[in-house]
Amino acid sequence: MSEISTLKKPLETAEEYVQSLRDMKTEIWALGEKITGIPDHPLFVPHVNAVAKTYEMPFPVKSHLTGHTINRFNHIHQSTDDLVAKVKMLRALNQQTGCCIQRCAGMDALNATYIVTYEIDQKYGTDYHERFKQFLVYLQDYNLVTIGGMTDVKGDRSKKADQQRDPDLFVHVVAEREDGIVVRGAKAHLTGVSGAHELMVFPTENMKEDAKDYAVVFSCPVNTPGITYIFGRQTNDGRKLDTEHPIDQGNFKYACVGGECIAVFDDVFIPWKDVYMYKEYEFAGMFVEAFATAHRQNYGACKGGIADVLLGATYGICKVNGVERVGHVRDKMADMINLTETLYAGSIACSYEGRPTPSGAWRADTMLANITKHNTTKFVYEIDRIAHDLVGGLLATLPAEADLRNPEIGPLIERYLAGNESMCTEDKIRLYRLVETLSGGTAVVESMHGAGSPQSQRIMMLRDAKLEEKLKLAQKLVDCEGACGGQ
Ligand SMILES: Cc1cc2nc3c(=O)[nH]c(=O)nc-3n(C[C@H](O)[C@H](O)[C@H](O)COP(=O)(O)OP(=O)(O)OC[C@H]3O[C@@H](n4cnc5c(N)ncnc54)[C@H](O)[C@@H]3O)c2cc1C
Repeated sequence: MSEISTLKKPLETAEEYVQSLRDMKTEIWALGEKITGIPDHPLFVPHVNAVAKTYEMPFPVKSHLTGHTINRFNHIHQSTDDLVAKVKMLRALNQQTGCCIQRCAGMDALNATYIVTYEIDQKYGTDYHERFKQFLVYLQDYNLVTIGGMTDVKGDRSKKADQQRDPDLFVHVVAEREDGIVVRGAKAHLTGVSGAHELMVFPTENMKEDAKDYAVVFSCPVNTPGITYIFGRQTNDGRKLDTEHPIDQGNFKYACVGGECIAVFDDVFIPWKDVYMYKEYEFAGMFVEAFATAHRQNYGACKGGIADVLLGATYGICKVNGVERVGHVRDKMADMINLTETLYAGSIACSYEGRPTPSGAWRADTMLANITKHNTTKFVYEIDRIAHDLVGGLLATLPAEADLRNPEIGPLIERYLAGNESMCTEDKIRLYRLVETLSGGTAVVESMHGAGSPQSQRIMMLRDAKLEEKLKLAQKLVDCEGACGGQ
């Protein structure tokens, strides 16, 4: 596999991790500028901090390939215990950061690639699986961060990859060389570029033979020449640039969501050693399903962790406002708990119902993983709605930190926005801003579309629900077959 030239030794600490990003010099366009020095730029520092948490608070596990102790984000699940440990890790990390941890799409892409390369090799006698294992061991031993690029920009959604007006709206191979392939196109919504070393790219939909040039899976260092990253605007991201007034950002240490980019591939060369599927179009659908199942498994845990923080902040505001013991407030907090724990129960359940694949890697139960993600598209909105109800209108009308710091009007804010003695005004304001960022625009949309829109889960639910078998169950109970003679 292609090694990152600036990386001289395995990363052990969060400081070494951040330095490794500095050394890579990845560039990202944001707010009309090409930004270098990503890990030290205020737009990206909080996102990098969130990933750095996975180095400060590692969840070690033994690699099944080498026996070395590795970070669980680079692990291939070997049992239901591993699947359960995965979601417990996500909840714990999201509780600590209140932010998308940005490594799960990469972890899920690694597991999906492991599963599918094994199957392709079985059919075609190719060596994708061995190739991929070399890459995996490199990631594991150097303790690197990988992100996952699945979602193409897609253009006209009613058309498949090879039917688009512009052939580059899905990433595809435009040239084959002796030493590798050349890819072109664009991926959307790519989480975690600012904190990543490596990128896995894979198809977004199942494919037929005509689309075989789009059936490609590969890895590359994020700073590979020819890739242009364009950062998405987030709700209130201008506040990140006001570094003297961090409170206004809400979650100023760790940001909100992962920080997403469009990644444009302008004839990017990928050596064969980094290619794990090429033209085996009939495996694109298997890849999508393996990745989607693994990714949907996560949502009750990661969003559960964030909901824990939101509940805590909401409770704190209710306390300082003196309403935390009021009946309807307790009822609504109980609803927040119920929704959060139901989400988490889904992640736990699909993990315990996981099964081994022919590759030896374990994957979560597809139906329950889809249910988990589908619940997330609704429950997070409801949890946020209750939080907005309980904290009151100050959530929308709170003055800026600059006003709080102003010697003339600051004391007015201190006095007139004070609650009871359980908290000072400034701390109350900090919690309000946290609620704002955890439950505001960008963060909520991730619950809807991250890991696929709700319809994509409904399609899988209906496919796997075995409706005809369920009809038979019903008919058997009421003797339908006997009564009609099967006609
Ligand atoms: C915060 C965030 C982080 C993300 N991170 C990543 C990431 O790291 N990596 C990654 O690969 N992706 C990532 N995604 C992308 C995510 O998987 C997609 O947003 C999701 O799959 C929906 O795709 P879309 O945004 O193109 O919306 P669309 O597909 O355009 O969906 C919009 C609506 O159109 C409907 N629709 C679309 N196509 C059809 C069709 N053919 N027939 C009928 N209805 C259709 C959908 O069901 C939906 O209701 C992220 C998204 C968000 C919001």
